[in-house]
Amino acid sequence: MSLELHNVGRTFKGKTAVQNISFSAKPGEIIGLLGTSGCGKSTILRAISGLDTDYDGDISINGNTSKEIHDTTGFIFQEPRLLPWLDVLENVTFGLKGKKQEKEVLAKEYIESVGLQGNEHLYPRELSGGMAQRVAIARALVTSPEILLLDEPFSALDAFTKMQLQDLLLDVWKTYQSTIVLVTHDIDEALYLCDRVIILRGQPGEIDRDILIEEKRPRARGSEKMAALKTEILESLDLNKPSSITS
Ligand SMILES: Nc1ncnc2c1ncn2[C@@H]1O[C@H](COP(=O)(O)OP(=O)(O)OP(=O)(O)O)[C@@H](O)[C@H]1O
Repeated sequence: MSLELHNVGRTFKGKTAVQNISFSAKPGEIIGLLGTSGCGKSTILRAISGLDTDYDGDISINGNTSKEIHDTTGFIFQEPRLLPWLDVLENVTFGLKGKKQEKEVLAKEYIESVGLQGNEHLYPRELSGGMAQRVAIARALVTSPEILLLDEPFSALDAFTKMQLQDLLLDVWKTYQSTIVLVTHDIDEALYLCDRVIILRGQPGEIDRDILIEEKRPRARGSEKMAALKTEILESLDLNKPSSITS
């Protein structure tokens, strides 16, 4: 499903948070939004999802520019936001319409696709952070969203679990072919996962650069090419300077 933002801006109580945001995503493309804290990344995701409709400009999802919650989008947050009184299966079926048995068959397919088969009847308190985030991914995917919006989905996880879930995301993306917009602070993550990385800067946040990552997947983490792109991104964020702190 295609996505297009044209001159999107958002002002909160007279203060502009983001402005002049224009970019498009082709069906199945993975777009990264990268930028320092407060430049408006989450604000843009909320506008795309329709959770926030008070933005300026146009957002078109497959040609539809209406400002409403889009059921063609799925959202994954930094924390899993599972319902503690429901088990894994019930968390994934929650919000689905239809007969109980059909919902459960569908949910089990997605629970399996995130590697949690056999854990359907565990409660959120019985899950590790990585398992809980896998449930959140299954819950977002079960509605077959054509656009998946991820807001720093792996930033609360340890380094190993983070890498596992990045690979899992690529696996499910290959299977379900959603268009993905990923907000992240992690340059390595953006370079590993994305087809394009959009760099936002300033307050109000604006697009500074739109970098195409042409490297074929699977990508080698930390390859020379990736290191060169990382340096380029750090420089464009003014973060590649020697520290001025002396010992
Ligand atoms: N509901 C709101 N009411 C008022 N101001 C808001 C609201 N939501 C966001 N803002 C402001 O908009 C700006 C951008 O916030 P946003 O959360 O989108 O940034 P971000 O780039 O996602 O930040 P971070 O990387 O720290 O999560 C900030 O100055 C923030 O204070």
